Formats: sequence, C-alpha cells, structure tokens
Amino acid sequence: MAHESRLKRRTIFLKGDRALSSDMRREEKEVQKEVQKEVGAVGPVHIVLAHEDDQGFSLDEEALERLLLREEVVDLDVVVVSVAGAFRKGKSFLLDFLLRYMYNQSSSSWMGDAEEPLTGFTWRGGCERETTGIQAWGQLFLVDRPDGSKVAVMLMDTQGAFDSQSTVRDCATLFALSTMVSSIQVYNLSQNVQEDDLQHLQLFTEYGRLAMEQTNEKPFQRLMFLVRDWSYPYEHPYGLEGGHSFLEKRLQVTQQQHEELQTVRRHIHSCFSSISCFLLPHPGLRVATNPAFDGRLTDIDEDFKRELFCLVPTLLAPENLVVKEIGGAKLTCRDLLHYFKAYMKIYQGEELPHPKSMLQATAEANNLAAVAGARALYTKSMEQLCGGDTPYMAPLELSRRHHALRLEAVRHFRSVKKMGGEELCRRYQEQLEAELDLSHASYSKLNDGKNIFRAVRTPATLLGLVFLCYAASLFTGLLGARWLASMCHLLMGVALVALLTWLYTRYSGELRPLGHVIDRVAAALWEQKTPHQVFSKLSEALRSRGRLARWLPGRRPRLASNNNLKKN
Ligand SMILES: Nc1nc2c(ncn2[C@@H]2O[C@H](COP(=O)(O)OP(=O)(O)OP(=O)(O)O)[C@@H](O)[C@H]2O)c(=O)[nH]1
Ligand SMILES: [Mg+2]
Repeated sequence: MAHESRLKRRTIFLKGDRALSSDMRREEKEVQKEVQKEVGAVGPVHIVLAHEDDQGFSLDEEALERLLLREEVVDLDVVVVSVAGAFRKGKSFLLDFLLRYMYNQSSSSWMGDAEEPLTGFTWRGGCERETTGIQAWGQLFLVDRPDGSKVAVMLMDTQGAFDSQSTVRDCATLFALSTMVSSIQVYNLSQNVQEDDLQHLQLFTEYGRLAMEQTNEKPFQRLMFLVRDWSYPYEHPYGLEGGHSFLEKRLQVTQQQHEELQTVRRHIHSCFSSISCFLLPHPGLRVATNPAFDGRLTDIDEDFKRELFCLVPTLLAPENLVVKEIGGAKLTCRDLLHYFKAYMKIYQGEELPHPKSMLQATAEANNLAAVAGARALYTKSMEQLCGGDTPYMAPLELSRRHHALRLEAVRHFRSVKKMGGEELCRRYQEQLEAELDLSHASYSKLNDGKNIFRAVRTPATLLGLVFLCYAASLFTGLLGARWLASMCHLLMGVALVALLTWLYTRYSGELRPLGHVIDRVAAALWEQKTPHQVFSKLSEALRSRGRLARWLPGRRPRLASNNNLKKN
C-alpha cells in the first residue's frame, strides 16, 4: 500500500508539472517500474525498446515471451489492437479507456467513476513526446466470442511519429512494425485526414504489402482512421457513420484526380481488408490545456464521453474483434512471437529492409511458427503419455506412439498455410522431424529411468558378482588352487569397492563420471558379454570420460605433430 501511494503521489506530481526535465521524467518512470515490480501490479511492458543516441530499436524478447507464452494464452488465437500516429495526439490517453473497457466489459459503466484519475499506459500533457518504442499492456485479456471461440487480446501503444528526436526511418520502422503485427490498427489523426496523412500511411505500409505479394490475401486486416477534435459535425456527424461518409469522400478514386493521388488511394485500399473512420469531438479545454488535469471524467466534455462510449466497443466488443492473420492463416500467441522476432531482426539492419528480405522473413517466420505449433502438439501428447510423473511404459509401445504422433505433427505442420514455397517448407519439415526424433530419444531415456529393474541393475549385478567370486574362492580354496582363490578374492574386493563407490555417487551426486563408467560395465555384465567385451566396454567408457582416460593402458590418441613427423 505504501508503494501504491508513493506511486500515486509521484504520478500526480508528474502530471501536474509540465516543466519537469527529461532526466526527472526518466527517473520517475524508473520509480514507477520498480514499484510495479514490488507490488506485482500489471502495467505497460516495453517490448520494443528505443535506444538513445540514434542506436535504433531492439526487441525485449524475454518480456514478449513472458507475455505471449503464458500457459493460459499461448495456444489461443490472438487479437492485437494497436494505436499509432503522430506524437502528442492522445494515443495513450485513448488506450487507457480501452483498458477500462477490457477490465469492465460486462458493465455498462465501464468508463469508471467520475472522479477517478486515468491510469494505465503513461500519458501526460505538454509538448514533448512521452511514449517511446512499443509498449504492450502486461496482461492479455481473454474474451469469449459469440461463435464460442476464446481469443487473447493484446493492447499496444506506439511511439508517436514525427517527434523532433526520431528520423523518418524510426517512424517508418515503428509504424510498419505495429501495423504488421496488429489485426486492428487505429490510425490516430488530428482534426482532419490530410493528403500527407495518406502519403505517410502509404510509405509505412509499403513493406507489409511487399511481404505479402506472394499471396492473394490483403496484407493487413482492419484499419480505423480515428480523427480527433473533429470540428465539422454539421458536414459529417460525429461517430462511425459520419466517419464513413467522410472517408468515402476522402478515399474516392476518380479519373479526374492526379495519378499520384489515385495511386495512394489504391494502395491503401489494397492493403487493408476493412477500412473505417470514426470522428471524435474535442474533449474540452480542460483536457487539452489544464496542466493539473489527471484524466477524471468530470473534466471531460459530455460530447466526447458520449462518442467515446460508442467508439471503444466498436473496436473491442467480442463480436468486433479480429483475429490476427498472416497469409490467410490465424495466428496464436505462440505464432505471433515468431513474427515479432523475424520482423524486428530485419528492421534492425543498417539499411531500410529490402523488400525481398521482408518477404523472406515473413515466409521464414511463417514456417517457424508452424514448426513451433507442430512441436507443441507433439510435446503435449508425449508429456501426457510418458512425462516425468507418468509410470513406466513398454519401449515398443512408446516407439509406436511416437511414430503416430510424429506423423500427426508433420500433418499439422503441412496443413498450416505457409509462404515461401515447397522448398522452404521441406527444409523446415526436415528440421521438425529431426527435433521430434531428438525428443523421442530423450523421452525414451526418461522412460528407461522409470524401469525399476533398470534402476537396480547395477547394484544387483555387482552384488551378484561379489557372491559369485566369494563362492568361487571357497571352491577353488577347497581344491587347493590357492592362487585362483586369491584371484577370486581380489575380484570380489574390486566388485565390492565398485558397489560402494556406485552407492556413494548415487547418494551424493558427486563423481558422476565414475558412476557412469560403473553403470556401463555393469550393463555389459548384465547382458552377459564375454570378458573381452566387458573390458572393451570399460575402456570405451573411460575414454569417453576425458580425464579418466589417462589411467587407461594401451591406445592413446596420436598427436598431430607425430603424424607430421611420420610424414617427414
Ligand atoms: N486536443 C485533444 N487533446 C487530447 C485528446 N485526448 C487526449 N488529449 C490530451 O493530449 C495530451 C497528450 O496525450 P497522450 O495520450 O500522452 O498523447 P500521445 O499521442 O500518447 O503522445 P506521445 O506518447 O508523446 O506520442 C494529453 O494532455 C491529453 O489530455 C483529444 O482527443 N484532443
Ligand atoms: Mg503516448
């Protein structure tokens, strides 16, 4: 609680003081992160980090994995809602209302209390940029759709474009990345849709279009132009319908238009499966100009709240959610991780990515995601069949089930829609098959370990040897062959020492290589090998144990220099 109040106090202070230096702001953010960690609260997570001093961007793979590979979401289809556009235009502010909706979906009063400050993604007044890189909310929301399916919803906030610290390349990278990984992209604009807004959209989405050139599908799914501070409701009313009539006019292609204008419009139409527009009124002067404004609803104009109340469900109501698809195939959270990694890798290059490499990356991520899905299918079934806490099963049955599951996994891999052609697909299929065979080998070992007879094989063999030697020494002693009796005694002593050493290694976990050697020799004895085979097994085991090989008589690896000498 002390942490929370410290955080609240500092946050209010932060919002109230526009004159804070960037160092102080950075310090505040660090404090917020620390407090969040301490209290285990959910908050925004930086998944793409923007480095200072023109060092570009990097993906925080661990953070993304923590988010997408959670057990409850990893296999669910994913919906990614992103808000992007120029800086300082209220993107994070809007996302915090999206968060409120996701947390209180079933309630009609999801907007919250009138006096409650707006929290979530960090937003603030002032003219300097706030959000950097790409942030995702630290929790994916599970939503039941009307068709009975369950999806995971990810909310994403992006660094604003065209701030004074980013190059065009930075802006293009982030906008393109967020568009490529999202299924619903909100293009946040102020006051109007200008020709340069359309041109920027064309530039930023060009790479996505090239990446998908191979398929007939449109590269991206849903785009919403969100026009803030709309001042002409008498021409086009606020909301979706006004937006529709307005956008139709803006994106209309006519023969009288200049070639350049026609190309931009055609490009935008060709990129997105569905395009809409929402006209949002101005939220009032207190929101826009009061430095002490902390997001409470009482300070926001009624018109804005009314339209916001319609806008948010238009994006996030279960029936309006759009699952992320690439090349016509739906993505799960696990798949999305692979795409993120692949796209980020090519954007990190020195040059703007070459369209060919973009295409390649998409195809590779496509195949990698299919491999991961098939592998997960196989592993899940094998875990249920012979995982750590299941009983021992007959090796033949295990191998039969492995082959059936392997076949099923490969079938699953082949059934996923993929780009990049048959050649690439075959390469990844081979990789998958090799991985599954490796998994089978380790499951077999695990299964063997559960066999009680295998577990007692070494001590039983050594104990048997001790008794055998003892009996032989008595017998040969009675016959008067004293040297033979002594030999048997000696062998009995060796077996006894081996048994005690083995027990020690198993109990303490130390001297494991020695334990391993004893195991292998005992195994050879158990399988009733000839003395020569037992000896060669022993020397082979010692040789494979590196330092122990020194104590072995006979063959030693020849040094390269010796070879040279010989040659000379
Ligand atoms: N005029 C206007 N201001 C808004 C609107 N929504 C939010 N604001 C204000 O805009 C300012 C910036 O909000 P943010 O959400 O931080 O903006 P942003 O686009 O995320 O900014 P960056 O992270 O720097 O890119 C805040 O003072 C908000 O109160 C709106 O619809 N119109
Ligand atoms: Mg922001």
